[in-house]
Amino acid sequence: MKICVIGTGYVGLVSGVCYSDKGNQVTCVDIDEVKVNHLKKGIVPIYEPGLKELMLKNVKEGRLHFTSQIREGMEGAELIIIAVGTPAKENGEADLRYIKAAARSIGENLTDYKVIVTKSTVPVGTGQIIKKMVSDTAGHSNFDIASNPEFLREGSAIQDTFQMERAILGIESDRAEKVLQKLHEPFQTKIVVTDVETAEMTKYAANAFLATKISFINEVANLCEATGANVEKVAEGMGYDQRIGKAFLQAGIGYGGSCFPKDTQALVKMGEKAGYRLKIVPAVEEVNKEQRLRFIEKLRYAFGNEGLKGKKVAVLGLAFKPNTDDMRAAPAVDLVPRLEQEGVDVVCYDPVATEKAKEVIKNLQAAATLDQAVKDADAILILTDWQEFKEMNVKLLKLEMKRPIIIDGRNLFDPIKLGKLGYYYASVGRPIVQ
Ligand SMILES: NC(=O)C1=CN([C@@H]2O[C@H](COP(=O)(O)OP(=O)(O)OC[C@H]3O[C@@H](n4cnc5c(N)ncnc54)[C@H](O)[C@@H]3O)[C@@H](O)[C@H]2O)C=CC1
Ligand SMILES: O=C(O)[C@H]1O[C@H](OP(=O)(O)OP(=O)(O)OC[C@H]2O[C@@H](n3ccc(=O)[nH]c3=O)[C@H](O)[C@@H]2O)[C@H](O)[C@@H](O)[C@@H]1O
Repeated sequence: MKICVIGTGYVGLVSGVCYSDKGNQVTCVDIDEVKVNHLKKGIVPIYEPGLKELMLKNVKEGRLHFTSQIREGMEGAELIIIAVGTPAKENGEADLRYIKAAARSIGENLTDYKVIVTKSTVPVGTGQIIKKMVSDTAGHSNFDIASNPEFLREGSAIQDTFQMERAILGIESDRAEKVLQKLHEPFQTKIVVTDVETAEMTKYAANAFLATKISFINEVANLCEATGANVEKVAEGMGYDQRIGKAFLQAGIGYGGSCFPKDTQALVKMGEKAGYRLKIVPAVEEVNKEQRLRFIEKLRYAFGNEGLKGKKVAVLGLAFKPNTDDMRAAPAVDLVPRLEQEGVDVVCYDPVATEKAKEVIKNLQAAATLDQAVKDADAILILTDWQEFKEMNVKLLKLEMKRPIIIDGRNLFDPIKLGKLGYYYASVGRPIVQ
């Protein structure tokens, strides 16, 4: 099948690469010419394991193309996939300006029948907005709209696509369903066929539910800290119950990233607009915001009367999660400037996200290696669960530091072991050892 993908962010690029790998002819279109030129030269703008290799393979074998000209991408395509960004507006609502611009340019170039499917996460009703804009601009309705929300995770995007657990096909016609069924055939996944509005809602409900699981376990963790229980064991004990499940019960510094924070906000706004006030999701957001700030208090507590001013703190991890360089809504974006305001000398280290972090954190002091970051540090603050941090030799590390204090936002270590090594170790939902 010939496919045109609009937008080469995470979703557009990963989908384009994976669909081409399944034998389709794919052209990815982006208005960002610099990005397109880079992609044409084989330069991938994001860090995502396995993506570059797979992209180069499909380009070489002639199935994957890049262009900044939508007309070129749409020519002969049976399916158009909209995968542009839907960031949050100032008030939390989803900003549909890129969606609308894409719909307009599709309309301007629509000469023959196509299925126009939205993969971007969009509020219920957006499919109908797209339909109207395309037909108004094209002057005809020789097309079908559809919704096929994306569920990939950054850091494991390729695997998540090839082994997708389900596909939601929100359709309005048999013809569109046929095209989307054909697209998903090689993935051998569970298919849920529904209307466009239900498909749009399913994506927000899934993300909000996952965010709820995280905030729920973080609240339990905070209660564990106040009562002396251990959240890791609580989560394990809960997780064996298949109705609850083990996934997404890892207590930590709270969720970040390009989607949970913006999608929970957008869902609340969707409720307001529809005249239904959501109650759980705002609480999930509140817990998440507070969770980050607790780590400043944990540091303050570790230094007692001495206070934070003048202390050197090594922040380990900038990206919002491992195996990505995405800095969108990463805890570090909030915490590094706040610590600096308190007079802390903050030195950061991340295996891949430093360059992107410099774009969003002013005057970021970045070390080139983990060793450099922790040298003479009064404390370490762990924000991302990179493998490199899990494998740190804490015994040797202690010799490099000025003081053996670790505040761990990801529960990477066994408190008993760190206590025995002479550390002050405060993690999440587990007793402090010293
Ligand atoms: N990042 C992720 O892991 C996931 C994202 N999503 C959703 O997918 C959508 C896209 O997300 P990302 O890929 O992260 O977005 P992004 O913001 O990283 O990339 C969007 C791309 O679209 C391009 N673009 C904007 N307007 C355009 C137009 N009119 N024509 C052509 N290109 C245009 C931009 O230049 C940019 O390269 C969002 O709605 C997001 O919520 C869904 C699942 C996972
Ligand atoms: O809509 C999206 O963009 C995507 O959002 C998330 O994917 P992603 O944000 O890439 O990463 P996750 O693995 O879900 O992690 C999100 C955040 O939650 C945190 N998290 C995750 C799991 C957990 O148990 N505890 C926890 O704190 C992570 O550290 C991270 O900050 C969803 O998992 C994807 O299904 C969805 O497609």
